[in-house]
Amino acid sequence: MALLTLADYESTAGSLAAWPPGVWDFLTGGAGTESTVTANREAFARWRLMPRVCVDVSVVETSTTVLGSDWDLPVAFAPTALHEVCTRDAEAATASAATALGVPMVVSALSSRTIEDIADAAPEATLWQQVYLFRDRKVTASLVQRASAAGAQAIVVTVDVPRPARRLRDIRNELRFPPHVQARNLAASTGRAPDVSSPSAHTAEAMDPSVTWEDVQWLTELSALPVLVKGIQVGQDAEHARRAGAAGVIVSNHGGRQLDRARPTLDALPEIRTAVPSGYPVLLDGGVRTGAEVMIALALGADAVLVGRPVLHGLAVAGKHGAAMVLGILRAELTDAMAQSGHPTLDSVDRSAIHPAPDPALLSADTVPPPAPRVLR
Ligand SMILES: Cc1cc2nc3c(=O)[nH]c(=O)nc-3n(C[C@H](O)[C@H](O)[C@H](O)COP(=O)(O)O)c2cc1C
Ligand SMILES: CCCCCCC(=O)C(=O)O
Repeated sequence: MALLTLADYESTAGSLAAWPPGVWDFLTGGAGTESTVTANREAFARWRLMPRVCVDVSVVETSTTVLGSDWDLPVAFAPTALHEVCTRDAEAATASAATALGVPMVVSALSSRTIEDIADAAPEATLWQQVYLFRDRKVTASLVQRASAAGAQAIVVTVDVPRPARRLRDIRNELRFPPHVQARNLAASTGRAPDVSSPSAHTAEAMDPSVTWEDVQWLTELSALPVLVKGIQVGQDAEHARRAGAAGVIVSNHGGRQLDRARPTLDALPEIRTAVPSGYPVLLDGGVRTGAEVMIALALGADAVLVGRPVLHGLAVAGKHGAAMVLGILRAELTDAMAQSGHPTLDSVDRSAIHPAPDPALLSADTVPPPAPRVLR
């Protein structure tokens, strides 16, 4: 079967026989009932595009500029841990794919390769380094310093992991990663290989539940690199991040993997966009799976989006080629959606480009109001 959509890649990746026990569930799953994983996707279904016609779309330009750097698409690779579980070349493969598509890759603090090895493998890649405010701040500072030396162009600090989430699939599966899967990037900053065989145990040990905006401010002053705060879900927190010195925010609920019942990121986006000054970078992740959905996120105020799980599906199906194909599909879909809706460039994609879809609940037969009772005279 031809793989034409990100959903095709997901189903093909899910049917691979090579997954170690529990690992597919780890990639796919979320916290608690996984209501937020589902809600992130459903939020996109509540919007429709408003096509304009008789606009010259003979040339469609998907490029954009974020934090002063040019991207070929308004899409980046979200930070996701341990790409070694998907493909032998791990993050070296991902960085090659990002380079081929002209988009940035956010390297996880828990990547299976060091930032130095990733930069060596893909010298043209635009790399951002994701960090946590670990209990041991020296580890955070070391990751920032090494990323800067390796040529990373920004730091992303993830602030939505105060403690391990209740990921029921992982608990039921008693998830343990195989021993060859290692968080080498982190190990290079701690000086010893952290035990990541149990994600939950590692998170409890390493993450600091006492993080406040003062710690974020400390991070923004640590290096000359711009810092984006990932995990922002309400407008006031976006403003806190900006005041702490962040160069931008990423609207994210960690792909529904931390707080079950958190609202979908797309629903949070307009509030966050209006809480910060115009021109302040606002990125979004969570559930983006088609080019039309990239447009919807941009219309609601995002400067760009990030994709998480689909990149892992591409890596698992066909290594670096698979990750590049996933992004290539998003590029083809976005180009088509822009052309079909009369938007030759991304500048014109604003709130007028979309329309709320009718609420399916209001259309269902059960909810059609009964006729008014006849008045008997
Ligand atoms: C397997 C997996 C590992 C992840 N690891 C990290 C991580 O190391 N750091 C981080 O900030 N976010 C991590 N995330 C969250 C992603 O960066 C992103 O917020 C989320 O995947 C976006 O949703 P999507 O998968 O629906 O695109 C991870 C997500 C998944 C699925
Ligand atoms: C300790 C290795 C697993 C990291 C878990 C990362 C993850 O699942 C997430 O951030 O989500």
